[in-house]
Amino acid sequence: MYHFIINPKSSSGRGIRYWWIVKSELDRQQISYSATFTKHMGHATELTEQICNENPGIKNIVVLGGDGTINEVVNGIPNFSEVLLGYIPSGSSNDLARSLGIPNDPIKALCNILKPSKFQYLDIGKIDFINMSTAPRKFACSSGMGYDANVCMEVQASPLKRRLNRFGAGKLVYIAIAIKQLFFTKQLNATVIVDGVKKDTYRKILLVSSMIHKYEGGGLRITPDASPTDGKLSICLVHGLSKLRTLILLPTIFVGKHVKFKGIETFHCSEIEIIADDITAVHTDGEIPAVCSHIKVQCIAGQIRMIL
Ligand SMILES: Nc1ncnc2c1ncn2[C@@H]1O[C@H](COP(=O)(O)OP(=O)(O)OP(=O)(O)O)[C@@H](O)[C@H]1O
Repeated sequence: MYHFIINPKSSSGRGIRYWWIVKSELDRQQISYSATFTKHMGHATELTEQICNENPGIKNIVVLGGDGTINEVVNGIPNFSEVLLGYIPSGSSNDLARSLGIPNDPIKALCNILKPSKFQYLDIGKIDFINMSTAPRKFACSSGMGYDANVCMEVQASPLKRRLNRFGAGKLVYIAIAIKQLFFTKQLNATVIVDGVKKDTYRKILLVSSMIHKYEGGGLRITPDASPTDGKLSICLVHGLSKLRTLILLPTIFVGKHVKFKGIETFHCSEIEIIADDITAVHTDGEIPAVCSHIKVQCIAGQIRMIL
């Protein structure tokens, strides 16, 4: 029995279109399944909790949606050892699918789930918002503080993205907002503590991304050497760069070459704490759970058992 959680609105309606394709194949193969549509933000978390509570033993949960829906599902799993997670990407960014090599074609993705070639235990991240009432949040792919989170926040609010997504051109909005936010994001000073030891106090931080996988923002290779099975976060810390220099370096992120330049540090760790001198947005898998100044991010090794 497969429990499908579907975000019909992912990528401006691609979710529902993909579901009809997947459903007809499931029916054709006479596969036993349940299917529930998400209706609002946070609903995928509630549905996951419900599926896990109502079905004893191992559950096959299949997510059809974008990275945001995967994030909500990961935050609803009470006991990872009882869940096998399948994924059919239908979002606009699909960074998790890109990193794992999950096909964009819904039928191919479904066939992989029905006849898995392998299962893999993947790390997840967990973020605590210090001195805030916001509950800790898990993430499957990426989290970030500063610039990347500001881009996510503005993209989410953009009605233009929803319209352009229908023509497969939502990425244009990302690029436009990414350039705009380079000039609007306030650079912060922050103390960074890595695995319990103070690394440094940095001036003019643009962003600190804590990554499980390589990609965020729809294919930006933020941490090219990230591995979801090494039990570590891959960090990208950008600091002390002028806006013009950052603009010039921005295209190099698409191929992961930005890491060679001064002012862009990448490293691995189990835990990172960032204490900034002002509040800024924080994202987890492209969604914004908080605007704050002090976070602690951890890697929890080998949590999700993913069908690949
Ligand atoms: N029925 C719904 N109507 C509106 N919003 C919804 C609905 N169901 C879920 N959502 C919200 O949509 C958000 C984004 O969805 P999702 O990440 O699946 O797609 P996306 O943003 O197009 O893809 P990506 O994250 O890969 O860019 C989720 O965080 C969720 O809260």
